[in-house]
Amino acid sequence: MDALLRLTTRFYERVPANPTLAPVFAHMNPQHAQHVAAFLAEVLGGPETYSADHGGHPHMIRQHLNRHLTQEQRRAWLALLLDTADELGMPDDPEFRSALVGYLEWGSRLAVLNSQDGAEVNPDAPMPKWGWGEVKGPYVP
Ligand code: HEM
Repeated sequence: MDALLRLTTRFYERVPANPTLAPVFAHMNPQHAQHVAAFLAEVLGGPETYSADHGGHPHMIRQHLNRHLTQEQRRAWLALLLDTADELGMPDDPEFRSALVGYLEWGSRLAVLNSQDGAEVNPDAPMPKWGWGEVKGPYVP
């Protein structure tokens, strides 16, 4: 959780200098970095705080409704997040990074889909759980 909070905090510090992302997050809730870190931690197998205290997956999906996010914004979001992970020297073992990229690629596409007209929220949607990379541990060739 601490590492993911460092990641999201630094990410949202960098957002205002990014011309594609700055307008998207111009009116962000001050707790946003904390909430996104809690969400990512739970998906990646950490504490289930987001489900317990912040409304779980349906609540997260609702935050994206009617925002009309674009693929350009999604790509900028993903690129800045991965760049920030490198900047902070987060673990770069293939297993962790493939799990991180895999979930972020999936989740950010879901965010775009759920931000378009007509998207509906399933109030019973479970929290997705992301495995630690397809190889499931250090890969020894
Ligand atoms: C894996 C992908 C994503 C995850 C896990 C995620 C997670 C979240 C969460 C947990 C919230 C609610 C924060 C809260 O409860 O206060 C949220 C809100 C939001 N998300 Fe996402 N998000 C993702 C992708 C994206 C993308 C790609 C964009 C735009 C490029 C985006 C834009 C926003 C915006 C604008 C809000 C509302 C911010 C606010 O007013 O506080 N999200 N997101």
